[in-house]
Amino acid sequence: MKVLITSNSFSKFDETPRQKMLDLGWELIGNRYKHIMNEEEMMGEVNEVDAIILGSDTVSKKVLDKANDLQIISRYGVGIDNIDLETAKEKGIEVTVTANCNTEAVADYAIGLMLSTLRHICNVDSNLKKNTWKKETGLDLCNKTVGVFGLGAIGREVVKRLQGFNCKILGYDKYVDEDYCKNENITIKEPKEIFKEADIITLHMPGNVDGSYFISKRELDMMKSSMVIINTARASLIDEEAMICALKDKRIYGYGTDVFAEEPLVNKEFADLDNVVLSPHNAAVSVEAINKMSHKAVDNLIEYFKTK
Ligand SMILES: NC(=O)c1ccc[n+]([C@@H]2O[C@H](COP(=O)([O-])OP(=O)(O)OC[C@H]3O[C@@H](n4cnc5c(N)ncnc54)[C@H](O)[C@@H]3O)[C@@H](O)[C@H]2O)c1
Ligand SMILES: O=C(O)[C@H](O)COP(=O)(O)O
Repeated sequence: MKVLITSNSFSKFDETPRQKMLDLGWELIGNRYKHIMNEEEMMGEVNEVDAIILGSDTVSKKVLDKANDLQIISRYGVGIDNIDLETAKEKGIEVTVTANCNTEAVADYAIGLMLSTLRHICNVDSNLKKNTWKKETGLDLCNKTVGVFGLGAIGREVVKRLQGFNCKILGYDKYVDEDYCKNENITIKEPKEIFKEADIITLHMPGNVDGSYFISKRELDMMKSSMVIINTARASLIDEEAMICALKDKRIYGYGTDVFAEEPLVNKEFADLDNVVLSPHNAAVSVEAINKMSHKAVDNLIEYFKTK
């Protein structure tokens, strides 16, 4: 068994997951590149590989066509928009995720980005580090109306936290669980209504893979000028160019984001804006989440090969 590990944080704080595979006699090959691999690099690594423990690197059709021995992709994380699922299915390649392992880490982080964006915490911090004592007035989170898009694992943890801030929750999910929403006092609404009514929007649904945007200029134009948008989901949900225009024109109040259209690159125009908080796809990487994801990614492989 040959396993390609592309994620750099896998087994970083706990050797057990890596050791479990070594004890089984599996050969482990790592990401020599120490960055998100491009298609060519992935194509060069997947030959004779039986399994991949996959980070954010893209597994395209071309990559899968080179991976003749590949049986399973164990995604170290939950987003699978970086995998050509159709081709994987055609080739009978199993895809698993580390469900519920980074849920709390990302929910905490979404609230952190929300507070930082509303209260300009990153701006005042960087000013003070340059010896500039400058107060910046912001907006409260408590008592606000928050639109939560995607009421799955992370969305639900975010809802729990927002309830502690006495927020009114408007919710949207493509496969909505009405009982859950009723129990949690979440008002289910169509996206358009939420765009108009909410003070804050936070995204917790999968990324779009068809090139369409969930939020583009049309949606941004519907929002209050005091709107704060938080994105710890995927950049493909938002038209970045339209977002930058809206932020420049102060059409909305702020944007806190962990995700970008061309990771690891960041659109340079963001850097000139003081109403954004930028984070390098960092929401999932708490020590606790890394440990849970590392164990689960390996257990998913072991479970799969047990049945073979
Ligand atoms: N920034 C990060 O590091 C980070 C970490 C983990 C997850 N994520 C992103 O967050 C997303 C959510 O993660 P999760 O663990 O909560 O996943 P999940 O599968 O538990 O929840 C996703 C929810 O979105 C809903 N949904 C699916 N398609 C939708 C659509 N078109 N419109 C509205 N809702 C839709 C589903 O019904 C589900 O309830 C992931 O897909 C991933 O892209 C990012
Ligand atoms: O989908 C996820 O779980 C997160 O985006 C974290 O994974 P990544 O940083 O490896 O993309």
